Amino acid sequence: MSLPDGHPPIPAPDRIGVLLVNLGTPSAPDATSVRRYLAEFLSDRRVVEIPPLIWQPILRGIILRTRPKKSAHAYQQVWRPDGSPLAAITKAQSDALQGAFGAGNPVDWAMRYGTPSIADRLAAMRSDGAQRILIAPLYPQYCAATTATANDKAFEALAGMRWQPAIRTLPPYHDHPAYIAALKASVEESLSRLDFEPDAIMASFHGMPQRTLELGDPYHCHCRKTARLLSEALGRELTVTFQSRFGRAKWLEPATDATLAALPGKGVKKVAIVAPGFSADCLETLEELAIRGRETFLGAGGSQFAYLPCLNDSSGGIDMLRTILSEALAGWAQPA
Ligand SMILES: C=CC1=C(C)c2cc3[nH]c(cc4nc(cc5[nH]c(cc1n2)c(C)c5CCC(=O)O)C(CCC(=O)O)=C4C)c(C)c3C=C
Ligand SMILES: [Fe+2]
Ligand SMILES: [Fe+2]
Repeated sequence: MSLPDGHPPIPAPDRIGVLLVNLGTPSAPDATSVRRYLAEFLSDRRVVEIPPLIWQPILRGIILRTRPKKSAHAYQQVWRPDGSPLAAITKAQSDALQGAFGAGNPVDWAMRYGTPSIADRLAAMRSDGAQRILIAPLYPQYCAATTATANDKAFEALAGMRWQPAIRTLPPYHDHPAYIAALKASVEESLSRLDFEPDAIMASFHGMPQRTLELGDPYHCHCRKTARLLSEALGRELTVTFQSRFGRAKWLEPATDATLAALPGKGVKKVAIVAPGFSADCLETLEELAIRGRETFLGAGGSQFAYLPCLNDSSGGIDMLRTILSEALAGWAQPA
């Protein structure tokens, strides 16, 4: 049957899309690109909850004049031939999951800040015929500054669509048995490759302002629960810390850097550190933990330090994503 004159083409029916979303990263490791990225990121009111009239002059007048050069230097130390680790790994995860939810059902990836944007990738999926889309912010622990803002951005894009796809969002998976099992296997595999037995294993999560916990954000509880379950699965104690403090407010404690500096004085000379809250290695793990964390620990009298990688696109990490995404697609798509 042909369409009446002037009728727009009807998208091919019934595809089910999965859009992996991560935080975002500069397009290049130089101060100009980092400034553009930080301006967008740090203007998000879900991230910095200070009224814009007060915050924007501080951001534009101080932070964006000083931080981009320092951060660009940090990015240069971890940049890969295929770009920023966060973007390259998220793309690899998306590629590895292609076809996992049924032939013809697309898996794609987007970033909350910068490119590829959530709006672009959602529009592309929609015009390729996806009438049902799972938005999957890849944050195991729910946080308004990460999960909620990714979903906000997706719904902002939907607000401009006449014919919206049906939408689901991926719930937090901080206590999902498949996630804990994948972390356990990954940590054990990484530990088995070390040429030393660590005195302590640290689990470092990205920090948040303490105030967000008091306001009811479940992030802190989710991190603690992940750490407890992982510790039980490993059958050994984990030292839980929070990293990447930003600004002057009080952040969640104990801080990763202060803990690394204090442990050797308490007789802990060999340490392994894992970052279970990051689904992909990025600046915060590869530079802040693996480079600067090592310097801090060894400089304080530690003798051995190991950074254990994130799940990334390892086979265990991809199997875990396939499981939790399939569950979120229940009734929509059967696993391939
Ligand atoms: C995993 C969860 C994350 C939470 C929670 C989070 C909160 C948060 N972050 C900042 C400030 C910065 N974070 C930066 C980088 C960064 N943060 C996360 C994840 C979480 N952030 C990731 C994955 C990354 C890495 C990006 C990359 O390109 O590799 C940065 C930028 C780098 C820098 O200049 O140091 C800032 C700034 C705040 C303020 C915040 C919560 C309030
Ligand atoms: Fe961050
Ligand atoms: Fe950092």
